[in-house]
Amino acid sequence: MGSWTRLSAMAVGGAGLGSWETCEENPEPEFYSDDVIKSMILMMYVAGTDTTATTLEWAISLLLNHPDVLQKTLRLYPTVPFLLPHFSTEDCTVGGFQIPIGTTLLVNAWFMHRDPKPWEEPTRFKPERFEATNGETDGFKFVPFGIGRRSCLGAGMGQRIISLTLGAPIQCFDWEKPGKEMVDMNSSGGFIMHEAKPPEAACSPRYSMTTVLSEL
Ligand code: HEM
Repeated sequence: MGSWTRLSAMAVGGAGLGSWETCEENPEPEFYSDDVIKSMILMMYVAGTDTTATTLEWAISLLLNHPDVLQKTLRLYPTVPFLLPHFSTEDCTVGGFQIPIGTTLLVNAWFMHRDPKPWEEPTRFKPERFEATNGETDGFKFVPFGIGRRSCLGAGMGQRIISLTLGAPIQCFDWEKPGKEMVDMNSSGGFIMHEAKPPEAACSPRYSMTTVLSEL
């Protein structure tokens, strides 16, 4: 495979900022104008907040529909379904296809995660699938954070935020759907895949946690 560069930071900053490797490519301080610094900070916020919050939203909905299970969200609902656009900086071959220089390539992670060839019963919510892999990428079939040198640099942080943010409310409260209907799991279109209708939930403090909660 040839070398790739990222388009998104250029779109964000409008300053021709390629991405994080810019620091190595441009060690001169003059390169770091206010626009370049602002676009780098903005990129961290854009990449790090909506992705994590949206994954949490999907996980909470799955928990409400399946109170006994807690995983699988990133396979069924990858929040960046086409990853980020990649751009070929030289002629190369991807999966047997000849890609000319200057081509924009999108990776359909949503489809890969529901492809019946590598996944048995792809749409079934079966968290035990990941027991053997310890939640890792399992080759190239599970790529919610992309893969390789341009994959998500906040993957570890994102997963820790999700575990912590989900863990505390689950430990302290009992959760249930307000009615009998299943939570609507339809998604909106868009670069970040949100839920079409945000979930509603009712919670009450667990008896064993009332002392802890009353001291907060
Ligand atoms: C659940 C949360 C998150 C998800 C699902 C997610 C997903 C992704 C995906 C799919 C990509 C593109 C990979 C590719 O195209 O190959 C990406 C890139 C990136 N992510 Fe995340 N992300 C998350 C959290 C975060 C956090 C917390 C940060 C920073 C604190 C972050 C920073 C970045 C950056 C800077 C890039 C661009 C990397 C590059 O261009 O080399 N992400 N993320």
